[in-house]
Amino acid sequence: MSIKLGVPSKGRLMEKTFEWFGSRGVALSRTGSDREYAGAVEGIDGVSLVLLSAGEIPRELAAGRIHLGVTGTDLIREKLVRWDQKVEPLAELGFGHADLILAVPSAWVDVDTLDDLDAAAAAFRSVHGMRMRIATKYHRLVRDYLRAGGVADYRLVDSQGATEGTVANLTAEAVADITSTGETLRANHLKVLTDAPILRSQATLFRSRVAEVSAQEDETMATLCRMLDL
Ligand SMILES: Nc1ncnc2c1ncn2[C@@H]1O[C@H](COP(=O)(O)OP(=O)(O)OP(=O)(O)O)[C@@H](O)[C@H]1O
Ligand SMILES: O=P(O)(O)OC[C@H]1O[C@H](OP(=O)(O)OP(=O)(O)O)[C@H](O)[C@@H]1O
Repeated sequence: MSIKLGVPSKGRLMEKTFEWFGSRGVALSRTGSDREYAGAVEGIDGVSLVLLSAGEIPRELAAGRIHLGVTGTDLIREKLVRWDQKVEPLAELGFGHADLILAVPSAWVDVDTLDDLDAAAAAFRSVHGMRMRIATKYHRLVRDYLRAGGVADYRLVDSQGATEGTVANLTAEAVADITSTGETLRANHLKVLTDAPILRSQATLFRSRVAEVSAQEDETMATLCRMLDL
């Protein structure tokens, strides 16, 4: 059997992950046609590549179906309850930086901080007779953050993509989403609250704490960790 390494199957996250491993002597590649999700590992024996959606890597690590996985810290913390009991971060990879933030319409001139948002939420409820809606796919992280910040008068609306568009579409009053350049927020006339972000995320290599490892796999893992300077 081999050590299973889960890596994002497409886009910049996949390319940068391949570069990161490649520069350490572990060559990862996709094999077959452009659309076939098969991969190869060269430079070390006993490691197999599993190409997965970045969003599924946390669950695969927590189920022990892969031994190692690269994904964003945001996805690990959102998708795994008590994440630190299930996975161990081995290395921050220095790319895929993004902040999980709360943003409101730029036209809300009185709202710049979480305290302002709390006041606006209470006012919104008394004027509109319903709770202010915050669109996000990060339900757990946003709830925990707002609870800690003392904001209670809101309702989360699920948005799995194009979240910044929900305000113009009148399905939410505010959003909580990942941003890196801030361009998507600006283009959608939204501004970030000035408080610290909900989470600063980057691509990280995680080890499953639950995946079973044979003696031979344990040796392979040690060799791999040496090659990766871990
Ligand atoms: N604009 C961005 N800049 C940098 N990193 C980003 C950006 N948007 C998302 N990310 C990061 O990339 C990772 C993957 O995000 P995403 O949610 O798009 O993956 P996914 O759910 O696997 O996508 P898909 O379902 O399309 O395969 C996350 O950790 C996220 O923080
Ligand atoms: O700050 P920026 O550099 O503008 O990047 C932020 C955008 O990138 C991500 O979206 P993605 O492209 O992954 O699509 P999604 O909306 O489907 O999640 C994120 O959800 C933001 O929408």
